[in-house]
Amino acid sequence: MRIGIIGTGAMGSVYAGLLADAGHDVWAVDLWEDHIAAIRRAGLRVSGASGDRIARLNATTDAAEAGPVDMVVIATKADGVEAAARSALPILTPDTVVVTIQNGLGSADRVAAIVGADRLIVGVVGGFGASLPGPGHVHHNGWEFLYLGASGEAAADKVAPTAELWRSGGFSVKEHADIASMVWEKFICNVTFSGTCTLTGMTIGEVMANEGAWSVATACAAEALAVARARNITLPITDVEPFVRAFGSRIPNARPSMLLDHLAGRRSEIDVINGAVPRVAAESGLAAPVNATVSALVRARESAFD
Ligand SMILES: NC(=O)C1=CN([C@@H]2O[C@H](COP(=O)(O)OP(=O)(O)OC[C@H]3O[C@@H](n4cnc5c(N)ncnc54)[C@H](OP(=O)(O)O)[C@@H]3O)[C@@H](O)[C@H]2O)C=CC1
Ligand SMILES: CC(C)(CO)C(=O)C(=O)O
Repeated sequence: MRIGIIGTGAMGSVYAGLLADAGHDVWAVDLWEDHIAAIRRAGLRVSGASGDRIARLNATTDAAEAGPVDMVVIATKADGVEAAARSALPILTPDTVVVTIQNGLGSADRVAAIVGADRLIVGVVGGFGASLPGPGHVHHNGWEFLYLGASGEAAADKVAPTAELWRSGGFSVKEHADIASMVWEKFICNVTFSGTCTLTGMTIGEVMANEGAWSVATACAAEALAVARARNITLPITDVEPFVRAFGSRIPNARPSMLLDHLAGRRSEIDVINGAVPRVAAESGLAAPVNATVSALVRARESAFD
């Protein structure tokens, strides 16, 4: 299959490298010129949980260069999805499936408005802990799951073939019929760890082992779960603490991408993760003071980045 990955940062590079290694004709598209030049020159090194390999693939800073593709994957951060979706328009055919994979709330709606809900599959990934040690090299600590679900009824028949395509790259894929449940299950995990790890500088395991940090993290999670319940979102969670502890226990050494952004002096996805909780809570007449405080503090640190 011909595949365009728009945003080949940490996660997009894992997708691009493993799908290319499975024999697909993959185009990596990113704004980071040194990374693209390195992939063109020497291939993309993917190291970590999936092994250590050099994948050979095409790379460009201009999506249009890829030509028509069967699948586009939008793998930017949340604030980049609209520009990425617009840049993909020239390479879409009537049959192209678009998969958008971001943490937090709201990205899928913004992508659907540009490419159309009838071709859009929403993805949620967990347990990867991916980062870029340098241009042309991605490392990932795990590759636990990729959930896929149709953004609208019309895309429902595209989920199974898209899942098969990802499985060919070795990804562990689960097809979901209820995307609200799928997105919120991961959202609650991010809300638990993203803000707390970022403010403390701790790994996921260190937050779980620290009484004070864990009390803040689980209070963030409890607020998000209360909002999900108020919105009648079905979740496989009875007790929030054991649920988020089980998630964190699988990747204790990981630093959430929000913390990695802070360490690199980049603005994070705080507005769509902890910052989204008070916003959606208010729609249901609820308050989320712990997430409001955590996100205010994260934003305060980010104000020094400009
Ligand atoms: N890293 C991880 O382990 C995990 C990440 N996630 C989620 O996955 C998503 C992606 O995260 P991650 O891979 O870490 O992010 P990165 O910041 O590492 O990668 C995003 C890349 O997209 C590029 N980009 C932005 N806009 C465009 C555009 N219009 N066209 C082409 N490229 C563009 C960025 O370039 P530039 O930097 O120049 O803007 C950057 O290289 C996020 O929502 C994150 O929360 C989920 C699970 C785990
Ligand atoms: C919580 C974690 C580490 C799990 O994949 C993640 O989603 C992130 O890095 O943003």
